[in-house]
Amino acid sequence: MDVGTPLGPPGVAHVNTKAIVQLRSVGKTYASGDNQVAALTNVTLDFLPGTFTAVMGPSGSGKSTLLHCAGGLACVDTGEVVVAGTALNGLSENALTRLRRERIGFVFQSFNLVPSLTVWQNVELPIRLAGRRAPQAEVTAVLAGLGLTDRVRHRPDQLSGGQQQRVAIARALVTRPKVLFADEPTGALDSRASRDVLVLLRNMAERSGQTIIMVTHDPAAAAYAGRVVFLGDGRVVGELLDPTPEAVAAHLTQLEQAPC
Ligand SMILES: Nc1ncnc2c1ncn2[C@@H]1O[C@H](COP(=O)(O)OP(=O)(O)OP(=O)(O)O)[C@@H](O)[C@H]1O
Repeated sequence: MDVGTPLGPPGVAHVNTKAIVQLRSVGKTYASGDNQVAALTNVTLDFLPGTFTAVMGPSGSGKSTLLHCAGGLACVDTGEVVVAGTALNGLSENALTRLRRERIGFVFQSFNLVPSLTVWQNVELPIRLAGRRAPQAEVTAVLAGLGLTDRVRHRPDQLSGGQQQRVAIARALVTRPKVLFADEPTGALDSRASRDVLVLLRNMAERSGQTIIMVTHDPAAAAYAGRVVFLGDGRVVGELLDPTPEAVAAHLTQLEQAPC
């Protein structure tokens, strides 16, 4: 069985200045009643342009927090996040919003489409929200790339789950972001629609040089990525390159059985 290529000792990530997303010694703590929950502790990771990375780990291990901190949706308490050469620490809310709008795309498990708008209108929405007129050719191209040309006048409730997720991806891509963050993008899809979305994400990284960072619980989904980063208790506890579903599942099982 091919168990993938393990990288270095757990928790030790090397520094790469070409990275499009960099996390340096990131820590994030939440207040929970009288207690503090350390959601991320000393996380150092690099994500290179044109790579597709899956983030995995047991429930509560900090996956969504990592995505939110790396995507500027949440502030870190300690350490630093740099996206496309811009350090997020200390950016004003306006500058952060602009950076998210221009450099970053987000896709979530719940597609978050606007039900009253057509496919076309949903996809052009981020450009309109930025106060610009959506270039017709741009919207046409991104919809064609996602196989949605014959659905442009449909509303979300007239589409399958897989089609709705493709619209959400088209909407995230229309601004040509450097990085796409996807939180469980296939969580609500059946296996065939999941495969279509995952192949699409992989192709986007390989052919368009987009950087994709995806949280998933599913070893089969993670195996579409070129690299899997494992979190445990808010720390990086391992990585695999060229993962197979079996290698990912074995790694996860190990993590879940690890003594505390
Ligand atoms: N807003 C919040 N307030 C308090 N604690 C939080 C908050 N968000 C997350 N946490 C806690 O931080 C830790 C990490 O949560 P996070 O959602 O990042 O984990 P996860 O790995 O994405 O979990 P899951 O796989 O269940 O979605 C958990 O202990 C969680 O309870």
